[in-house]
Amino acid sequence: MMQQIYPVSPHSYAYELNKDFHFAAAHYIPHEDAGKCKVTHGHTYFTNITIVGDKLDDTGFLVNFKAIKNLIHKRFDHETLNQDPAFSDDHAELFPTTEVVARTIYEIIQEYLDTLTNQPVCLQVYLRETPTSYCIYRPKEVGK
Ligand SMILES: Nc1nc2c(c(=O)[nH]1)N=C([C@H](O)[C@H](O)COP(=O)(O)OP(=O)(O)OP(=O)(O)O)CN2
Ligand SMILES: [Zn+2]
Repeated sequence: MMQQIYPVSPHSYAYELNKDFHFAAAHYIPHEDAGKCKVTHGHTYFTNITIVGDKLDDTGFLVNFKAIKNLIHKRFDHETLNQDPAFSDDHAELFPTTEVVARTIYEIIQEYLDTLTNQPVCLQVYLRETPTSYCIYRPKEVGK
């Protein structure tokens, strides 16, 4: 596993947790301008999730690392992203591009974090699609 520090916007939360994991998935980009990416192909996606907060839960966790990985890995690993209800071939905002997958991972994780009493917040999702291509999604209202 890579051991690396990723760029994170400055924030004033007391705790910052980062979780790295991989998942393998197929996708295609359903647009004529996508070139070879129109054809179904696969990636081993690498993800780094950054979660921040000021309070720990009863176990002394900001959030359980395992829960964060499971939310995404169980759903997307060895799947075709275009078939997941989070994505659609009908709207560019929902095509499974690196940008949209990163945003979707954020949405799934933040929805879970919103159920926790200590109210952690997902600050960013770093998603690497290939050795030379990655996207960082940061929700605009967080870290201000
Ligand atoms: N802004 C985006 N551009 C591209 C995306 C994307 O999701 N967002 N996706 C692709 C392709 O799906 C492909 O998976 C990645 O493309 P690319 O980085 O060009 O991959 P290569 O290995 O061919 O790149 P090298 O420059 O040869 O390393 C395309 N664009
Ligand atoms: Zn691709």
